[in-house]
Amino acid sequence: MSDSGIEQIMTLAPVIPVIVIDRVEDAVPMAEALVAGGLRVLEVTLRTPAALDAIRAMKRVPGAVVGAGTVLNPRMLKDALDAGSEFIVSPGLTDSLGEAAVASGIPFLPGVANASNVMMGLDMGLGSFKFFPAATSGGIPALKALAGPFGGVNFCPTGGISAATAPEWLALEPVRCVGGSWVVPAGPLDPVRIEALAKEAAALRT
Ligand SMILES: O=C(O)C(=O)C[C@H](O)[C@H](O)COP(=O)(O)O
Repeated sequence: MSDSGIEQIMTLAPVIPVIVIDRVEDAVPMAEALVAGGLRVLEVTLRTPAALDAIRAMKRVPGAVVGAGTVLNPRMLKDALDAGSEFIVSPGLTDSLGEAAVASGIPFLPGVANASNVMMGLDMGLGSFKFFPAATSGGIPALKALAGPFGGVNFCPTGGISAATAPEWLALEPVRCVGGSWVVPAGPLDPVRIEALAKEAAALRT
């Protein structure tokens, strides 16, 4: 099973901030605040027009490992690669995206919500998955049940996780990290608040 480095990225911090960025000017101060707080792995969702330029800008911040999220198809994968993304995350897994991502060799964290999704990923040679949407796909009992038949698979649960609930997820054996948007609240950029939230999240490792 080849993981193309995603497993190592998943161990760099207990929480991957899921970032929705509207203003490219915010990218560097946002990334600096997250890294200063101890969260080095940054997922910039390709949901906004500013996202690709934000990835380019954030990569200049020392210590930051910057990836693209919400990668839905091979065209978005190409955009993410062209912007210099160091890993990619998708909410689900399709043949077209999976094949293109594996062929590119980039560390890839596809979303799975059930056993069939995991089996499809394993067939592609993948071994690390985002469990999404974690809270509403059965929560911790569902992930525990999924982990049974898939020994050795790593998970990053994401979706509906907060600072309060993250420790329960991080305590599970196959969970390397969790993803969440709570570290970068919507609204005007507040680097002091982001750094404080990042520090709190970075301390969650069990
Ligand atoms: O955009 C994507 O690719 C996604 O898969 C969705 C995000 O990971 C979740 O929206 C984060 O969930 P919250 O922490 O509950 O806000």
